Amino acid sequence: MAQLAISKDFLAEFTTLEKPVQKAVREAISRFAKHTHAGLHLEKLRNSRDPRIRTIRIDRFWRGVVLAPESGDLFCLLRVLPHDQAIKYAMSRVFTVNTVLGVLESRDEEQLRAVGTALEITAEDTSDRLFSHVKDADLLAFGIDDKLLPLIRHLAREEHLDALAHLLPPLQYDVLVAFAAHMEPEKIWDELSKNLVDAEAPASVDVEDLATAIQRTPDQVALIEGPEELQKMLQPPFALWRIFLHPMQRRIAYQPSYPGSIMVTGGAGTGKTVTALHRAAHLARRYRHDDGTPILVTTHTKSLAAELRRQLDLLIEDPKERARVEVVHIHQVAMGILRTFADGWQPTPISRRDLLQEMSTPDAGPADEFVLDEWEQVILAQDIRTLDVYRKVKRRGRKAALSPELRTVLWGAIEALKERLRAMPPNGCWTFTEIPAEAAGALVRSGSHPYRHIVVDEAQDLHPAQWRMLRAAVAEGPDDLFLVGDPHQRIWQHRVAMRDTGVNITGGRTKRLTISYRSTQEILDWARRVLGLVTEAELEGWPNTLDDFESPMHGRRPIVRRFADGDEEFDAVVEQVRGWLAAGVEPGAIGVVARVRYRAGDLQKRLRQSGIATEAFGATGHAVQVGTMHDIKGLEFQCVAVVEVQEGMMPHPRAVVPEETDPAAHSESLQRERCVLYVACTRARDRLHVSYHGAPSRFLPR
Ligand SMILES: Nc1ncnc2c1ncn2[C@@H]1O[C@H](COP(=O)(O)OP(=O)(O)OP(=O)(O)O)[C@@H](O)[C@H]1O
Repeated sequence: MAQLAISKDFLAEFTTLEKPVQKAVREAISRFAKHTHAGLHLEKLRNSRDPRIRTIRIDRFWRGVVLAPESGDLFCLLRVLPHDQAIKYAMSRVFTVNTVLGVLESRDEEQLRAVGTALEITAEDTSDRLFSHVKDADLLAFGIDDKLLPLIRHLAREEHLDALAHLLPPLQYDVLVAFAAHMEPEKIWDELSKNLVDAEAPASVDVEDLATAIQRTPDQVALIEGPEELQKMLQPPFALWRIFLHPMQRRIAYQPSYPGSIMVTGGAGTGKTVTALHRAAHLARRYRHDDGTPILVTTHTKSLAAELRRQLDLLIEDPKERARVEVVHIHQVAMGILRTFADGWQPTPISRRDLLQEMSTPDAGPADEFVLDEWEQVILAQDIRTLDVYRKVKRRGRKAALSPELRTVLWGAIEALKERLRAMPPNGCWTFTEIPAEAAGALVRSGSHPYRHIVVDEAQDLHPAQWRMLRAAVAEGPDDLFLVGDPHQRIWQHRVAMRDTGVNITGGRTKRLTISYRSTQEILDWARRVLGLVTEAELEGWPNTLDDFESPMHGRRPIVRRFADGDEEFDAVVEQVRGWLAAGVEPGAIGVVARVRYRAGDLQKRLRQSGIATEAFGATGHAVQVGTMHDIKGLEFQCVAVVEVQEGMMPHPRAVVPEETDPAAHSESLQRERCVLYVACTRARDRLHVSYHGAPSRFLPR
């Protein structure tokens, strides 16, 4: 039985083809899949560098390129390209199995030869050699192909190695960079192992066994079960993330079992959500329990949960497996728990804004944001239930001392506020932070665990009461909680120290993703500077995801522009959006962001008046999308314009705790505002346009 494989490049190219060409590709594949044994329809090229390369005719203009070993029965679809490009690619490529790491590699032999000749000439002028300190045996022991040794021995300087960056197989290039930097062998192995599915190099490698090599290269090539599965993959919606996982993502998502909770962190766009979804799929597939206790996938907001649901529907095809997973946002989790474990009680929630309005009536007492913060971020966060405890407790995350007397006054004010809330018609109100606290209490009292496993996306945005609720909702044990998050993208919550979450992720229970799949390196470099320096103490036990995270994609540096006033700035945004549209960017791939809702509304109006169709984030996807920096979380766009990044707007005064109120809370709230801007900027894949009028925000890199 023939085996089929598909490369990421092939699928990526296929998705961009026009519909009739896609149809022709599907037909060609199905013709060829029916006759694979005879190798029918595959054309051999004379003098190709790799004798196993074939092409397949799609139509007069398009060709597929296939890797088809002489013996064995594996056929790997590599590319789909216009005729001449396909032939050029097919003639010049060589596919090999890395002799030590066992992964499938390819290189452009023709270009390597050309560059090699040039390097040889350069090397004649100098006796310096970049790798004179390394023996051949050591290079070979790290998987360097012996055929590449002559070329490598000619390299005199690091720039020469840089010139080979896109010509050498990536892992071999990484090894050479590490040797050039005089890295210790163990350190080199550590770096390499991040890119291996099995964490360690295989005991032996069969360089003829392409199928095994493909399994070790899941970010580039995937084995497909058969022609039907392949045809299904070639139907929209195409989602590369469903099929091609980075080895690290795969290793984390598909580890058969973890002894307890796991926290996966990574910078913006490193595939945390993708990894969480695959983990949920894995848990659903290997579900072996008779009682039907569901698996929960949850996140902070309703819109993010809806997106997770949509993606999980794509990933888990078997309806029986899909039915095992419940995807709801965290508030709905709390309401569900209360329905079941508090006699059907469904509290009416009240938003912070409504609460502040309610408090600002004349008889509300010391009704201000400080009281609310104290209630939510100290009392509910630390689960303080009596005045006695509150009078003595250390208020975590706060620096300014509060005397026991003042605490008594505050406690009284909060109790009075609670009473007023409970008296609100028709059945009283509860805050969004009280509700999970109630749910956690109900669970603890019942001793029940309504979920078998819990997967959490955007875990950094959970309040301690929500952490407690989730902790109580699943029995402690193997695969209880799988959490993904990034402390630098905390935009809703105050900082929560890892030790206060009740979740044990110590002792190797944190995993790190380090390759950004979304933004270019230029955007990441710039956005990282928005965050400024973050100290270990500020991270409170969360791993620092800013170290050691990069993108393989490159592009233009972000543009930062200053304007005299808001009108001029909005005009420039209109021009920028027009420019992107004229360059062929789809309207739905453009995002325009403001810090606050009313300015997002003004922007939307201005764009519309200029004849540009707009809509809110996450609507149909057919018009330019406009919204706030909080709304854009979880989305991504080819081009993003971030508007009004000026003092007075960013940081937004209402979001910042005054320094005199509490210096620790003040600096934390400022950092949260930095995160809000960082999140908005890292939604851009290729282009980022940032603008302001007046004084530039202190967060803008200089
Ligand atoms: N292995 C992969 N192959 C192809 N695309 C991928 C892969 N992993 C992630 N992506 C894509 O990269 C983008 C970012 O992924 P994802 O949203 O999972 O990252 P994230 O770490 O959760 O991001 P953030 O924290 O910034 O919200 C998405 O478009 C996703 O489809």
